[in-house]
Amino acid sequence: MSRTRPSPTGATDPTGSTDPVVAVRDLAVDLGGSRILRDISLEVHRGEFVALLGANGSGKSTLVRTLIGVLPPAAGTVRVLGADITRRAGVPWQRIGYVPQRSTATAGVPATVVEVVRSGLLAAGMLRPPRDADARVRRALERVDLADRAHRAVAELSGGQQQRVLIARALARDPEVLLLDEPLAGVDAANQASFARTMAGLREDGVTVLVVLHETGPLAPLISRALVLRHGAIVHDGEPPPAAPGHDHDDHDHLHPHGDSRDEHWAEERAHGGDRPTGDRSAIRITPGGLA
Ligand SMILES: Nc1ncnc2c1ncn2[C@@H]1O[C@H](COP(=O)(O)OP(=O)(O)OP(=O)(O)O)[C@@H](O)[C@H]1O
Repeated sequence: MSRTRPSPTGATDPTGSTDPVVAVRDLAVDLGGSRILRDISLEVHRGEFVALLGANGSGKSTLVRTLIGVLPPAAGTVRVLGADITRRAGVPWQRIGYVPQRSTATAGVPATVVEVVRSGLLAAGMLRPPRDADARVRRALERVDLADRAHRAVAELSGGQQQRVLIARALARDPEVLLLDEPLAGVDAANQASFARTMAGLREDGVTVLVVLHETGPLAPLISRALVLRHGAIVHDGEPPPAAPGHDHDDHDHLHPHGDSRDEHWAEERAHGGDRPTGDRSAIRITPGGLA
């Protein structure tokens, strides 16, 4: 099943290419002897902001981990920024940012914020960070509103702040494509609002974003396209779900349990061919200053 679509912006990469940033063809992935992803074909173009939705266990993380070369395809091809992701040597890793799920990445890390962010600059095969490392780290921390915590131990920060440190680590590379796995999970309203501001800035800069979400929450106005997975296959590729009223309010705590979110219900409805729930996307706007 091919899902080819033109670039929404006609934007080119620094080499002048209009090739898709992500191009997946007939992908299958097996884990533990079971087929987890099947018949996945999709293209993501420069500047798109794509939400990857679906119920628990539908294969969202597996797809993202395949896109960054952690999991090998059982069938099909995966190209990111023009490179075959399975041929590790040829992949431009420094142009790809990845933010893993927080719980698996920061537990027990005895390092300062600066050290963690700086580690994002160590590309494969490189022992030393680039010359402008300090400036990049500073810029990345400013982008996630953590410049004032630079020399604190990561373990002393709140969960939501630790998540923002991981985002800064990915942003220190100035990536052209950023993949994030459930960045909103368990994050309070203030940290979600900060995260949404960071993402709005990236979208304005034309960074291509693919983000795994259980609910779109404060990111709803930024999302240009939704992919919905069900049992390892794409069952919807197109219009994102409507913004849920109340998710743009600072006092909304966003701590819905997994499997019970509004967008997950919407994703399930799409999978079954049901109608969209009503909602007013026009209630939230992107303004030059961020979210309104
Ligand atoms: N290492 C593994 N071995 C066997 N099965 C696995 C492995 N990792 C994941 N799975 C299975 O693959 C399926 C997809 O898991 P995945 O984590 O990609 O789903 P998900 O959509 O990201 O779920 P969640 O929303 O709960 O994070 C699940 O059924 C899971 O149990």
